[in-house]
Formats: sequence, structure tokens, C-alpha cells
Amino acid sequence: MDLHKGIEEGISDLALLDMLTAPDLPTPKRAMRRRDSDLDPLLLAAAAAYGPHVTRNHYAHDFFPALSDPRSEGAYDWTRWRGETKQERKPRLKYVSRQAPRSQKLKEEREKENGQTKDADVLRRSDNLPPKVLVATPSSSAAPLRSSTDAAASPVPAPPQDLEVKCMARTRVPTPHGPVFLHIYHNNRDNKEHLAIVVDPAQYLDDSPGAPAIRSHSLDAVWSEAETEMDRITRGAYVGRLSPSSQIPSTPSEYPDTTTDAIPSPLVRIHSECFTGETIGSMRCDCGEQLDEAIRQISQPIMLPSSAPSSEPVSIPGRGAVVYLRQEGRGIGLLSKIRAYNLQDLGHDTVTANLMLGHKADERGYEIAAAILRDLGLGTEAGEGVRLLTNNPDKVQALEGEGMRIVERVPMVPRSWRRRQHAHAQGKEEAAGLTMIGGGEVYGEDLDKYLRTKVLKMGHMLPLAEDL
Ligand SMILES: Nc1nc2c(ncn2[C@@H]2O[C@H](COP(=O)(O)OP(=O)(O)OP(=O)(O)O)[C@@H](O)[C@H]2O)c(=O)[nH]1
Repeated sequence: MDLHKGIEEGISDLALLDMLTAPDLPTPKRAMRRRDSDLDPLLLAAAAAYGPHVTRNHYAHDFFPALSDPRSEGAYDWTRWRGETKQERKPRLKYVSRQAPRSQKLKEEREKENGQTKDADVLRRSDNLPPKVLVATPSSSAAPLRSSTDAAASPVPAPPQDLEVKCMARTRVPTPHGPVFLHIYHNNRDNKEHLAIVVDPAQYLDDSPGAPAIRSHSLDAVWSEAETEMDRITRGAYVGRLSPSSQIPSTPSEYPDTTTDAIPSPLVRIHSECFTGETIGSMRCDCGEQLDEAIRQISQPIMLPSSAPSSEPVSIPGRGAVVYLRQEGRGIGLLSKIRAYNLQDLGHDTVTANLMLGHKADERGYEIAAAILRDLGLGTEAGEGVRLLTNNPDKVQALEGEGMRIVERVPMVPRSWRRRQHAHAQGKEEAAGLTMIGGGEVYGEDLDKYLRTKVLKMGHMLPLAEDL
């Protein structure tokens, strides 16, 4: 049937749809047929249901909803479009957040903290910060007391349960930098499996070099009377190197935390998860490199000054730990981080992109990290202080706020910035893509922009590459 004739004769919608989607379109203009697949009737039906402005190529692609509404800010009135001329420039797409404004989000958070919402169960909070109790106690005169009607409207939330962490299992993992002990932790605040990567190969030596072993107290504890020695060994509560011929379960009281001044405090890093940087080698950030660099630095042998002028300096195996927190994307999660990357491609920086998505620049907390360190006998008043590997001043303050004893901050200079400094000092041309012996480095425009923002906007304590 001729298409135009059919339309003039009042062909039914169904027959028209059938004709349009038939495998062989009955049109003589074969050369003009679409190059992509034939029209899908389901897709057409869905498009029709969406209304007249939606085409096959547009339906449900509403990333920039303001553009369809000429009255919205940033929208362009397409009736004025006369093709590209020198006077008329194409409009720039504008990001329109579909989240509630930040003020509303904060208000909701405040209400939640005040216990005004039904979900006051602290164990189900997704962030790691303890909920603040804003209600004044009768003895506190500074804060205004609530009226009884207020109190009735918003009941006082139960005090937060004391944070508890428990090491569920530990195992040896060989790495290019040497063996590490991977510890898996559970806690009563979030349902995430945070990790501790402990470097302490001296635990394999028959002769202890004098430093206390870095061991988890909760793991070495006996969990129940029914637990067998094999149960304990299977979850990692053993001493020395586990093998078919060496199977010695640990005992809780075996490891004192105290140390001598002769041995430097262990290096510790609190690291936040970054799937993109650590797993697929993204060069937008230096997270993968930082994790590698932290394990490398902690594994370096420690030189102890000789006790007598005539004797040789002594070297002991490197020791310390990386606490690996599941706080992807500075606590906003992978989904939001990936959206934030697209906003960064539009020209925004890592801080602004977070804010545009309704998040804070940094939503992390370090309460669980401190509890894990305490469980490992690190950073406690009675035990060893720690040398913290970081450039982030907030991290240092937050950990000190949790009672951690930080004796030194050790900076983490990105490898590519260090290489540039080295090349500059030697008067060499900078070679892009050069890798250092023992590990790769990330580099590039995206990374430089990210690192500069951390220094300039987030106060990271790192000299800029050009100042090195
Ligand atoms: N939201 C967001 N998160 C990012 C971005 N790039 C990396 N991250 C996350 O940032 C976290 C690492 O934080 P950093 O600021 O690099 O390091 P830090 O731990 O605060 O500081 P240092 O101890 O000095 O390394 C990881 O959770 C990454 O997933 C980004 O562009 N946006």
C-alpha cells in the first residue's frame, strides 16, 4: 500500500504502526532510511505515552530538565535559533540539581539528630559520626532548656550505644612490598567491613627485635568456651607463620602494648576506599598510588642507632598499619562520586561538585578508625603513639579528637610531583609517563587539578608542584 495514499484514506493508527515497524518499510526512498535499527513498537508506544515533545532519541533523557522550559534559568528559547551565526552562540548546558536544596537537607539532618523522625536507630545511620544529643541537661545553664511540649513533640533520643569493633578474621597476604596481615573488622555503627592492613613481619621471627607485636586484641580473645583451637586458627588467632607444620593458637595476654623509646612509633595511614583509583587505575586521583606508597613506606626496614659508638646500626623490619575505611568518595559513595566526576568535566572542582550534588565537601568520620587502632594497641596512652601518614589536617584533628596519640605527621607527596621536583633539580626535561622503580605513579591534568583543589580549598598540607 502506498503510505501517503493510506494516510489520506484514513488508515488506522494500528495499521500505520504496523506499516512503520514492518521489517521491510514499503517506501521507494530506500536511500533515506535510518541507518540504525528499525523502529521498535514498544519504544514508540512508550514515547507516545510521554507526550508530543518526546522522540525516540530523547525519551527519558532528562538530565537537563530546565532546557525544555524556556522560563527556567539557563534555558534557551529555541524559537530564536537561526542557525549558527557569529552573534548567536550556542547556549552552555547548565546543571540543574534534582536534589532538595542543601538547606532542606541540613534541616532534615537536624530533625533526625533531634529525634524528630521515626528513624532514630543509631545502628542504622549510614555515616560514621555519632549522633549529637542537642537537648540540654538540667545542669547545663548555657543552653536553653526545652519546654515540656517541645519534649513531647520530639522525644529525647536514646544515648548512642558505645562503639564496638571486633576483628572477625586475619590472614597473611604477600604483597610486592612484603607480607602483610589483612584484618577484617565488624562494628555496631555501620554494616560495612572496614579493614586493617598490618605490616609487622617481625612476628615471623624467632628472635623478637624488641618492638611490641601489632595484634588485634579482639581477635586474640577467646570468644566462647565452645571455640576449638582450630576455630581460633581458622579466624587468624595464631602466632608465627601458619603452615602444615606450624599451628599455634594465640593467647590474649601474650602481647604487651608497651614499647621502649629506642624504637620509633609505627607509621599509620587512615585510607578511604576509592574504587576508581585503586581498582581500575584512575588517574583522576592519587588514591591507588597513596595506598601503594603507604604500604611501601611502612614496610621499609627501620634503622636503629647503635647503642655503642663502635657497633653497627641495627635494622629491624618495618612496622605499622593502614586502616582501610569503606568511605568511598570521601563518604558520599561511588554513585555520587561518579556524578561528581561528570560535574568536574563540566569545569567544577572536586569540592564544588560535591556541594552541587547536595553533599558536604567531605562526609567522612574517623571514630571507627580510632577504635580499630585502639584494638591494635596503636595510638593509645598506654601503648604506642603513631606517626600518621597524611596531608589532611582534618584527619589529624579528628583522630586527636578521638583520643589518638599522634606523635608526628608524615606528609605524602604525590610521586609525579616528587619526580618533577627531582627532574627540576637535575635540570632535566620532564618525561611524561616515567615510572619510579618499585611502583607506578599517576599523573596528568585531571590529577593536577584535583591535587591543587585539595591544597587550595581543603587545606591539605602539601607544597604545590610549582613550589617544589
Ligand atoms: N567526592 C569525591 N571523592 C573523591 C574524589 N577523588 C577521590 N575521592 C575520594 O577521596 C577519598 C580519598 O581522600 P583524599 O582527600 O585523597 O585523601 P585524604 O585521605 O583526605 O588525605 P590524605 O591522607 O592526605 O591522602 C577516597 O574515598 C576517594 O574515593 C572526587 O573527585 N570527589
